[in-house]
Amino acid sequence: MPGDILKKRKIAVLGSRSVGKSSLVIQFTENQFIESYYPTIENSFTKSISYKGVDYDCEIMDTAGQVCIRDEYSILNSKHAIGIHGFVLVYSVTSRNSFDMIQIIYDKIINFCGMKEIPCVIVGSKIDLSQRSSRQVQATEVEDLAKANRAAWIETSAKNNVNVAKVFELCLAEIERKTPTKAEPQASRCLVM
Ligand SMILES: Nc1nc2c(ncn2[C@@H]2O[C@H](COP(=O)(O)OP(=O)(O)OP(=O)(O)O)[C@@H](O)[C@H]2O)c(=O)[nH]1
Repeated sequence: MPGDILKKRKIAVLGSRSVGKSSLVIQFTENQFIESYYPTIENSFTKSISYKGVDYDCEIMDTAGQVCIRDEYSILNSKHAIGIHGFVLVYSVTSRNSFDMIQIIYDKIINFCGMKEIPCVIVGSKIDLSQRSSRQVQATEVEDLAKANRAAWIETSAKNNVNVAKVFELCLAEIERKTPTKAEPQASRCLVM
């Protein structure tokens, strides 16, 4: 049915290693939090999300953590950009380095796709740890970063299930907002040459 095709959305979750990308996605799709750390290679999850009365069939791609700022190729490959409707960029509020990576990853996606802007939510994870004076990134900083890149932002705790569903609602909102017409977003505007 053509209507079904229109509602499919593909979301990529990117960010530094160990910031909580898998935990965010697993809390959202499976309602559980895993305390142990298992580095991700690549994982795909599906979930229906109801947003503004419309059901979206979402595929959420959990990626391997980006390791090194100078390693151009560790940051992105075509799988993380082609056919993706929206991006969730995750840093940990307890890690300044992971926050610094966000602009780098954002710029990589923009360059890779040849677009001026992308539907994107910047996520500050692990706020349950920020009480213990281990916060390294303030909310005002991510607010400024999001404003500069015309992105949405939010702080979350996968552990306590705080704002987890909101991340994906915001991402759908960004996808709809940055889609110029009422037609299907052009998810494949990135071309492989
Ligand atoms: N306290 C707390 N710990 C968290 C939270 N989210 C994730 N963690 C922990 O942080 C560690 C890394 O979490 P992952 O979800 O595996 O991180 P990741 O970004 O997917 O890691 P890579 O696969 O290496 O990219 C794990 O030990 C998690 O239990 C959170 O909201 N609060």
